[in-house]
Amino acid sequence: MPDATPTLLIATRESRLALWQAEHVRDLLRQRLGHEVGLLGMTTRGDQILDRTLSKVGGKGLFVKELETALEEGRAHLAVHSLKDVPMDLPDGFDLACVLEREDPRDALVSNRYATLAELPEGAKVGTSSLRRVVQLRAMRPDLVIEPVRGNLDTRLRKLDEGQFDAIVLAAAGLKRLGLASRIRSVFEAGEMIPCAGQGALGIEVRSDATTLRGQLATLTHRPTWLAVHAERAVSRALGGSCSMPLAAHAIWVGDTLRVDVALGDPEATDRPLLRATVEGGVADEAAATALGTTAAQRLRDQGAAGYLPAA
Ligand SMILES: NCc1[nH]cc(CCC(=O)O)c1CC(=O)O
Repeated sequence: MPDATPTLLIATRESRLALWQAEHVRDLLRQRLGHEVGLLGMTTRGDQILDRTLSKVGGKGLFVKELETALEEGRAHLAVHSLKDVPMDLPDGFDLACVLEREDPRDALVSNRYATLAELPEGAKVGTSSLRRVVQLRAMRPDLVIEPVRGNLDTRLRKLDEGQFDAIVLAAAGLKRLGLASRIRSVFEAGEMIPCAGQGALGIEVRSDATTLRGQLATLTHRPTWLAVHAERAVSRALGGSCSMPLAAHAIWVGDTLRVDVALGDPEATDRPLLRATVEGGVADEAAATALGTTAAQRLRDQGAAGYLPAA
């Protein structure tokens, strides 16, 4: 007898974090929408080159393309992503159907010897491959020696434990999701080390023509997170950005007002100041969120952002 409930398949990367996220969405779809759900694990180009300099091979969408192909070919129905790895503009035929309530968006300091950034001795070696973290760390502690650390979360922690670094900086959300919160020695306040657009949020992508599924997923969206990430992503879009740029954009609700903090640095030129701006406003819909993000980007342009960006 044919199965009456169609099984939904989730395309996911196979890192421990990606699988956690896909399983989390699978459980939600079962509980809240009553679906039968399975996972389709995949390797993306981003996973294959994790050991190399992602930002130098053009990071845009490296972790999502294969998943989109699976949707296109009907091998899966939805793809779950860390929103910060999702390009600002999805290819034609795909939509972000849902954004779940954000986990802690902040960055965390992980170290076996030092509890805070301030405690790190002069010239300490800090691992991060994010240009956004590099420029903000340098603004706070120009003496630190910042070096790349690649690989998935477990690999990075192993490199720290082997003594290759005095500390590393990672997203708190990923550590918490994997039950590694005890590794966090301190978190950076979001106004001090501004997170990347979409950090800590999960996005669900579907084919634009999957109208029924889109409607169902939309009911799972956490509206305050949805509006905040629209503002953040508008900042990146306005500056031609991806998560591989030295650009930070974080939106936070202060009562009924959305506050957007942004920063842009130049990782090559240490003599250039970190540019920062904050804008805030009432935001009732996506258009208003996008407009607020675009204004924040303009504040950076007013301070000379163009000189910091690679020539288009
Ligand atoms: N760029 C990699 C990446 N993509 C998503 C997360 C985990 C946290 C999140 O969902 O923002 C991480 C790890 C990190 O930046 O430390």
